[in-house]
Amino acid sequence: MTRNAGTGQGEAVACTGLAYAFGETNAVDGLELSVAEGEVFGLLGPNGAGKTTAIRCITTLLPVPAGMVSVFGHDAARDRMAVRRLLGYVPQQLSADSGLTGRENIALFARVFDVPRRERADRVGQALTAVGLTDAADRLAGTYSGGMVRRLELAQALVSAPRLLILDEPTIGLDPIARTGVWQHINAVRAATGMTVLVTTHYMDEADQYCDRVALMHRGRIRALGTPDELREGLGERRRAAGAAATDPLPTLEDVFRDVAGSGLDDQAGDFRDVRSTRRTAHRVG
Ligand SMILES: Nc1ncnc2c1ncn2[C@@H]1O[C@H](COP(=O)(O)OP(=O)(O)OP(=O)(O)O)[C@@H](O)[C@H]1O
Repeated sequence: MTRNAGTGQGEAVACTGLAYAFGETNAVDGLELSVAEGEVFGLLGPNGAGKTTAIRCITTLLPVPAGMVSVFGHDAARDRMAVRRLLGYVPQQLSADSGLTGRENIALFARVFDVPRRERADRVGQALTAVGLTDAADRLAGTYSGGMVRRLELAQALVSAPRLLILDEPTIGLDPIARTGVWQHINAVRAATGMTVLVTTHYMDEADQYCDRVALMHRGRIRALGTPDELREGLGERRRAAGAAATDPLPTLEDVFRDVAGSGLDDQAGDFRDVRSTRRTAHRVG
């Protein structure tokens, strides 16, 4: 476990009044978000909360029709290339080519992200080492396990040495050992480089264990924000004020989110570990 909140000085990501609609659906609805340089920040929430849409605005893959997004002080609407140069992005969808080797996949990203030609081979080798894929580097990605594919995608995002790594559901559908492996590699790179990490996840236990701060997003907005301990203790206090026994166990993060989102959580999304997640991954690595 690594917890080094805000080891840098500045703000890595700032969203102010960010709004994005698909037709009548307000996917992101006045989002206020501030991620400190050097922290691991978890954006949590049920299916349809607006996490992916917000992430796509931050990565400049979607425009910013209302409000403002900045990444290390660069306006995502006006200075898209400056923002793109600073970040690595691991999307939910498959981004590795099964017909290329691991090394070739990473080399492709090195070219796309303009890593200088003379540095490419070294940087690809470093990225393979960082995710523990050196031995499998020259095998086709199509032969990799789900966990290896995810680590390959992580290496693709790391090859440009980003200051900000954005991961959309990095461990979805993986078994617990593979999930731990992905996080160990993320944390090792972060410890070595001071990179900021913004991650979306449905897994409350991961958010609790690996994130310095978490925000619960529901219906396009942040509904709760703090360290996992602060959020749990806050709900514990509210429950005690409402008559719960002091000896009651501390609430879980999932309790906090059910408390914040209320009944709408069940209506809209079922459980946090919605089956849809697993299906997406089956498609992704299949
Ligand atoms: N391309 C699209 N066209 C129309 N509606 C969309 C599109 N993408 C997302 N939406 C809608 O916008 C809302 C927010 O979706 P988004 O994918 O951002 O949520 P999310 O929190 O990332 O959910 P998930 O955990 O399922 O990925 C949802 O109501 C979704 O149906």
